[in-house]
Amino acid sequence: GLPQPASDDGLYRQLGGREGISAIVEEMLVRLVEDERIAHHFAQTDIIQLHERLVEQFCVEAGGPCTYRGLSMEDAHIGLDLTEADFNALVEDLVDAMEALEVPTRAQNRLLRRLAPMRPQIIHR
Ligand code: HEM
Repeated sequence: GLPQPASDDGLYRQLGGREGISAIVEEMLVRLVEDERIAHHFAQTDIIQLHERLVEQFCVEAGGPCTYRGLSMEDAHIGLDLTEADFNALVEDLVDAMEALEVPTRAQNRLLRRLAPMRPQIIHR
């Protein structure tokens, strides 16, 4: 499909564009697969493909010129029975990743604010 239009690509630029987002997702996944609280959920997951999907998704959420090719958040997490604690652990790994890459706090908060509303679509599924 065509890239979804970027109404406001300010956040996309603050995150360093596609390259910056790719680095953020990679740093997050490195932490995630080592995170004893939640690593077990990803034991069967193709991490390379998950990286691709997350980059597309964060890019779209940040207003970048990307297309998300993955499942809906409901369908992606169905049967995993994720809890609020699981969700918070992933967010913590994402924040640690952004801190490590020195993403400005304002940009971190803007991205988190875009992801937070997905929580009810992800937990207890
Ligand atoms: C804001 C929070 C989250 C976002 C934005 C998110 C996003 C995504 C995306 C984009 C995918 C790929 C869907 C596809 O393959 O089409 C995915 C898959 C997955 N997510 Fe999440 N997710 C979140 C929270 C979580 C949490 C808290 C866990 C577990 C601790 C989790 C576990 C998984 C697993 C295991 C898969 C891969 C399933 C498979 O192997 O195909 N997610 N998620």
